[in-house]
Amino acid sequence: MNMAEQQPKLECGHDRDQFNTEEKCLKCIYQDSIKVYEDFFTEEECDYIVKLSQGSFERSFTGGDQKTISDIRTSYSAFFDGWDNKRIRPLYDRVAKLMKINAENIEPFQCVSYEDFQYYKPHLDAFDIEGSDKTLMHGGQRWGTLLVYLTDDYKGGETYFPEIGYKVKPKKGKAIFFFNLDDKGNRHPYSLHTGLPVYEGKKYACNIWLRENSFR
Ligand SMILES: O=C(O)CCC(=O)C(=O)O
Ligand SMILES: [Fe+2]
Repeated sequence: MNMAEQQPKLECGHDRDQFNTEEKCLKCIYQDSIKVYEDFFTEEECDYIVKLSQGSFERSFTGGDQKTISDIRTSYSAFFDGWDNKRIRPLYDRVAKLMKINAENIEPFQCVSYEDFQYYKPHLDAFDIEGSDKTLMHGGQRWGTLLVYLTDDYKGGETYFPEIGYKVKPKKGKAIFFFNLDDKGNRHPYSLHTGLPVYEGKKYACNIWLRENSFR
């Protein structure tokens, strides 16, 4: 009997021998750790965030300094704090409760919009420690990302994780959560993700980044 017969394939279809783990391959473990929360924000909450962000949108930045404009990211972004807004503050508290963290460790929400084939190419949300000293000094790493879809009346615009082959179809109010760091605190390669181009209509989503330390 050869090894392949002795060792049945893993449920996920991968070869057991290919990986060092007994149970599952690392990719599958990571895929399992992308959590999906339906109706995390209500329709009214989604609409309110979109309304509140109008007028603050500017071309999205990238890079450790978060000041670089490049064709990696052609979308528009609006940072809106809302910490003192009585309709927004409960959303920070909802995130904190779900993630079992202090609300102070959440970055100000960032609303992003895409239309006319705008996209965000594959990237990691955690900062490259090279050249991010200032950014990291204020709040530490972005260890986790919660992304909430605020609209769904457009075509394209899925969030795709190329390393694990996992695609999320946006739905208004739905949130996805994923870890950005591995056990050693390094940027996790499987957290690589992309906002695919929107080719009809306009997409709005809200980035909620979770920091190691207080951001306030
Ligand atoms: O729009 C998306 O689906 C992803 C957005 C994203 O990854 C980001 O803004 O960091
Ligand atoms: Fe991202």
